[in-house]
Amino acid sequence: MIKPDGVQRNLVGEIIARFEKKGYKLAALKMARPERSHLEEHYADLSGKGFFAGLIDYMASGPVVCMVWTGVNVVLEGRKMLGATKPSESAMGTIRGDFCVEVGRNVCHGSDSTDSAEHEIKLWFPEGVCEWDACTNAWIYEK
Ligand SMILES: Nc1ncnc2c1ncn2[C@@H]1O[C@H](COP(=O)(O)OP(=O)(O)OP(=O)(O)O)[C@@H](O)[C@H]1O
Repeated sequence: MIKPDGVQRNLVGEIIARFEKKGYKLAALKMARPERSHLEEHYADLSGKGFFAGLIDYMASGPVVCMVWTGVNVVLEGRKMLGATKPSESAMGTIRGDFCVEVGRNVCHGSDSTDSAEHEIKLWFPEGVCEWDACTNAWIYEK
């Protein structure tokens, strides 16, 4: 997901391009202005944290761009592409390392496991995702 700061800072194309160029396949994409209750459900595991209210304010401050990307090891590798949660610890070359400064404005979210990806896909795309065959597959995967 591209968070409100990523949208406002015109990073949507840059972030999508990184995933496309890596070789992952886009399965769903939409811009959304979620209700606070939806964001509270998304971040339910952080509800006990002191920064929770600020996190929900931040996430509700503008539209987000939600995406589903598919590919071998996409959850693990996608998190590497995002970089560490705190931009001060994110390697240069990662999205957060290259484009942000503070943890509370870290421009993107990525599911941290396949289980949480499945849960989050249901939460953000109840209508389902798009099944399609990419003609580039044979150039990205051996078989
Ligand atoms: N100390 C903090 N102060 C302010 N915001 C924070 C802090 N820690 C985390 N956050 C915010 O909460 C989000 C979720 O934190 P979490 O620990 O789940 O990290 P993450 O899984 O890397 O992030 P995300 O779920 O956004 O991909 C962070 O991306 C960040 O926007």
